[in-house]
Amino acid sequence: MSAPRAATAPATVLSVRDLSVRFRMRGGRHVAAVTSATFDLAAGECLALVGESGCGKSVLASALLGLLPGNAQTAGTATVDGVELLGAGERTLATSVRGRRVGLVPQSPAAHLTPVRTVRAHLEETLRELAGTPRRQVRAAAVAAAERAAFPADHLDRYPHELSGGLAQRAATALALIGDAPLLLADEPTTGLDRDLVNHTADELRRHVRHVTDGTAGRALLMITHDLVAAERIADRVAVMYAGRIVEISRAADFFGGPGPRHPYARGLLAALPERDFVPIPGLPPELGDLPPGCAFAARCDRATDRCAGVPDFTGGLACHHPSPGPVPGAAAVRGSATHA
Ligand SMILES: Nc1ncnc2c1ncn2[C@@H]1O[C@H](COP(=O)(O)OP(=O)(O)OP(=O)(O)O)[C@@H](O)[C@H]1O
Ligand code: NI
Repeated sequence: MSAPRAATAPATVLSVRDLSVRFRMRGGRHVAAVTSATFDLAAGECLALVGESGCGKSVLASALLGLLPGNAQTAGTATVDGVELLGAGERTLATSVRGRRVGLVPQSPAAHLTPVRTVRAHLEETLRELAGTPRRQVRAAAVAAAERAAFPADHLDRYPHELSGGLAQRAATALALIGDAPLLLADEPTTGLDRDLVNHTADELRRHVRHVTDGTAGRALLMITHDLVAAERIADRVAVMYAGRIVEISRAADFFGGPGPRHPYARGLLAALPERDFVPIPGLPPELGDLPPGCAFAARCDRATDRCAGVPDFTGGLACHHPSPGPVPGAAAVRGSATHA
């Protein structure tokens, strides 16, 4: 069943402008982990952030959570629900950002949970902390919180090591949902899971984004992954990151459908999939501590010319001097109605 089209555009939950993160290293060197990232994310929307290992995805997520290490320098802005995240003090981050405005679905849920405490204890503590649930209601609230993430009530008294990967994921998701944060951030939520569980986890996350219980448009989800199959299953839009920069943001229907992405790197990522051409992109990404001038992908790109000696601007969702032709105007609306039907 397709969702009815909203009469008004859904509210912007996350707004990132020119976000850059550099790490200061010994000897005056620096690592440009994220450079000039700009994107918005609306309620009810899932954006998949994809790209090869080490391209800066997790650093971007850490910046949004205020969890960067001490040697990080940031520039730009990132607001969630009206609160500026960059430069926010630890107190603001602790009392009004983490868990309350940004819920984190962690990369390895089992490691994120405290080994000596049961799932019930985790849920009850988070309920008291984030939701201020009174003591006599906390037991019932924990059961309800577990149910929300399809975590079985008869496993509530288990310890993290007694959970399967899928159940640990659900426990972590239940915790991430407790603060009713408008933005959910999931960093590699499907790593290490088999394909069935990947699909299941993706569908569950999707449900938490779309879930319309009170007439609101739901949450926004930023899902970091290098699993394009999971991204296709869940995302409304796809942002492709290369060497610290977002090089293309497109509608998932365009990215995975007919015209495909326009940036040669994004096209290469898709072509490398075993389900597609199974042809890897030649070469390796550059070191973020030693980026070439100009387009960082030029050395691996079969479309590169002299123009690529200059960094391409990010305009219209694309940063490339020689993109492939875009989708045919007018065809988008037809294709769009078929997504997530
Ligand atoms: N504290 C730090 N000091 C210096 N460099 C760092 C620090 N943390 C991360 N980096 C560097 O920043 C770059 C981006 O790392 P990041 O973890 O964001 O990659 P990623 O895209 O999430 O990769 P993966 O898919 O493997 O998780 C890497 O080159 C990494 O070495
Ligand atoms: Ni990462």
